[in-house]
Amino acid sequence: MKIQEITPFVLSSKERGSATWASTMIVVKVTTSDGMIGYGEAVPTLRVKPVFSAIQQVSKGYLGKEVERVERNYHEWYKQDFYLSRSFESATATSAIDIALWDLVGKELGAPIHRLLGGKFRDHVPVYANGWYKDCVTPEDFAREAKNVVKRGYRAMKFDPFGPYYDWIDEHGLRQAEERVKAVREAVGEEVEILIEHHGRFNANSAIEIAKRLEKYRPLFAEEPVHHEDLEGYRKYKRHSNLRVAMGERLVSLKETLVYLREGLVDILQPDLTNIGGVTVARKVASLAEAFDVEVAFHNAFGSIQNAVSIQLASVIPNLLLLENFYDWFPQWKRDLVNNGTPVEMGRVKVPDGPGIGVEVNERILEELKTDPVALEVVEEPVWVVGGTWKNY
Ligand SMILES: O=C(O)C(=O)C[C@H](O)[C@H](O)CO
Ligand SMILES: [Mg+2]
Repeated sequence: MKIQEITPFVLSSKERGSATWASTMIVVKVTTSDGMIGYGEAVPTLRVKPVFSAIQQVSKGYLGKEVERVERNYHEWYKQDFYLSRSFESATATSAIDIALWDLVGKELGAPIHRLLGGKFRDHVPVYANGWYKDCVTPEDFAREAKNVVKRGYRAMKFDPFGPYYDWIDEHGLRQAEERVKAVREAVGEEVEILIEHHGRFNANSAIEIAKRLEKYRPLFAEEPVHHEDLEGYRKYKRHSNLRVAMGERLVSLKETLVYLREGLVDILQPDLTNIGGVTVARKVASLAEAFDVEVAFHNAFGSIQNAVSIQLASVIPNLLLLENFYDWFPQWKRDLVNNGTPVEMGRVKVPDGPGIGVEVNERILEELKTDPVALEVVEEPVWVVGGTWKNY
């Protein structure tokens, strides 16, 4: 089959997500010469307009190519796009098209992606909750919502307890963060995993101080304790902290990933299929992590197509730790966008056996929700924050 048409869609609705970044989806629809349709998803955040136009440009490198030559198509674009490894927009556009091609190959062969990759290692994928702490500020807020997460059957949850602190955190900020983490630990008990999100925003000295304060609450990992590209900061943090490091959501290639693995800077790798290079590269990255005895917890923070394809790959790799999940905190329209959805039961998701990404996109809702790509306003609370958690500082 040939790639005949590649169409980007920006989806949003009145019902917003738990954060600005979570209130939009960028969907890629690939139509073949045989009339088959495959779907992928790209990263929105503050880049809706540039990603939309990147998809239009990257598509020129894929039109007319054989759908089934997925890896070759990726490398053909890599050859064309001089800056792919330096351009997040190009990386996410390429990733979204790659996911749609895997969806198409699965549909053509009547097989889910997990079968194309050698079969399920697990029938259910364990997940952790994110997005659950919107508008939480006091320790009591966090404890109350954490209890609700456990009531839904989750056995692991992630949250960012640091409010508007950035780069440097003082004693007041440390104490506030500790009170929130303590309240969550006391609310959920000793056997539920708590994961501390730093959103890659502290210098190493502050991140080390945070680790010393939070260690007694036994977090499963410290996510992005320092800035993504701060290799010296990661080296220093690993020398002085006892917490496991999770990172990887901003990686855009296999080679970039090797740097963190080779130096032992990461304990749990969190590649994101919608920017690391789709299924094609995420699979390689997971195998590379396996060689370094590093577990994988795919970053999965955007929409229901990313969620579906991440579940497919998470079901296949032996070194999966957990899959991030916003499903129960999606705006309803994201769940409605895919038929036969992927509900979370008792902290895990049953792996779909439908062809390709395993779920069907509801074309009517796709058409209803599509909107023009616009430049987002920049406000005090950045797009990457779970909404309402920077109040009252
Ligand atoms: O889900 C996570 O781990 C995040 O860090 C969410 C980020 O804020 C989001 O991906 C920013 O685009
Ligand atoms: Mg994160």
